[in-house]
Amino acid sequence: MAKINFGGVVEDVVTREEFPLEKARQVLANETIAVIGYGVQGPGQALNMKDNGLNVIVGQRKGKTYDKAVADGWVPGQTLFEIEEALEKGTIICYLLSDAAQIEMWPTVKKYLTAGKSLYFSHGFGITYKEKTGIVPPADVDVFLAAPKGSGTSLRRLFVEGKGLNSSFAIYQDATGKAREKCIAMAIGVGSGYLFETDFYKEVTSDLTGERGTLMGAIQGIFAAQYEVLRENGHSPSEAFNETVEELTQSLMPLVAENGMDWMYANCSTTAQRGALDWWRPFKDATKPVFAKLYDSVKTQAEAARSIDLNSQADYRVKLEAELKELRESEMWQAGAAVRSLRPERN
Ligand SMILES: NC(=O)C1=CN([C@@H]2O[C@H](COP(=O)(O)OP(=O)(O)OC[C@H]3O[C@@H](n4cnc5c(N)ncnc54)[C@H](O)[C@@H]3O)[C@@H](O)[C@H]2O)C=CC1
Ligand SMILES: CC(=O)[C@](C)(O)C(=O)O
Ligand SMILES: [Mg+2]
Ligand SMILES: [Mg+2]
Repeated sequence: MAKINFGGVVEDVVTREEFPLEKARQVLANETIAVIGYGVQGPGQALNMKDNGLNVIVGQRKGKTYDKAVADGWVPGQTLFEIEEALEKGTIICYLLSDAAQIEMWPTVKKYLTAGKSLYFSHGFGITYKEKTGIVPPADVDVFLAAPKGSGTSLRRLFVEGKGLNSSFAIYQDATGKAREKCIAMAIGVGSGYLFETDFYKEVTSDLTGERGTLMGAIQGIFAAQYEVLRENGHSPSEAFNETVEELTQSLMPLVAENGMDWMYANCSTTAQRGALDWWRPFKDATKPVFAKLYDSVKTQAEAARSIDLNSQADYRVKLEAELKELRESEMWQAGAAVRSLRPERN
């Protein structure tokens, strides 16, 4: 474990230096890794593990997603199976169905979790909220998670570019005495850059907060707020969109990713630096109460309950798509589509 100073707090981090891919291959050499679910994380993790030389099969119910797996090169009857056949063959079961679907499928999955097998998650949801999900693994299996801190789509794209996302990892149950090394090996195998340790509760509560907050929900909220104020004051859609989203994603956020917020500021005008340094605190003061309310809703399990209730409904995808369509068809994101079409690389 490398000791890394995170702003004055020293944390243990697993890097690929002390746990190289070859070691992961050795640890997993006798495993059949069954990726159950080929939605977003499934493809990214399964393809990366296959390219990393691990023995991977996919379990996916028939339909559009199954067809996608075939198109990705998984071979029916050889590396692609219906879910129960994959569960039978797998020695490490990667439970990558949607969190709501994991509840419905659990009685089936549990039947195939025989002694010594491993149950792998990429989210602490199912285990942490076991009173709601019913997901209680048998005592004689290993249970652990590796949670890529990003979309499965990015996990695969970065892997193909020779890069990787960071992942958290956690051990919930170690029946064999080898859960930790298998978990870390899996995290390296799916394409993680470095690993930070957590537990199932902290993973799910931080993740539910992040996706409702700065990673997805709050971002849309502040984009919409600024866009509307600019439009209400007579700015054109293109000017409002460029000043709210396009400049951030194309110019400034990549600078933050490269070398931090102060460096991005320093690469802007002194006029902008003065203003940003004057205004970030009022925005923090205005939004911190909302983040506190969000975290409370996560902590009281209200967010988990809402997610389970709504995403367990038969038409959950139809309803999600209807709300995504509303976003897509909003003036701001319609203006965005036009701006994206004008990007120089598109010509
Ligand atoms: N989407 C992402 O990039 C990330 C997801 N995760 C976690 O990874 C796990 C998988 O997430 P996603 O790939 O987003 O899942 P998803 O929502 O894309 O669903 C995965 C698969 O579940 C299948 N499925 C849905 N309902 C089913 C049912 N009733 N019976 C059988 N199969 C069903 C679908 O066919 C789909 O292929 C979840 O625990 C999630 O929290 C973690 C990090 C990022
Ligand atoms: C991509 C990711 O990490 C999320 C936002 O937590 C998720 O997709 O659940
Ligand atoms: Mg996440
Ligand atoms: Mg999440």
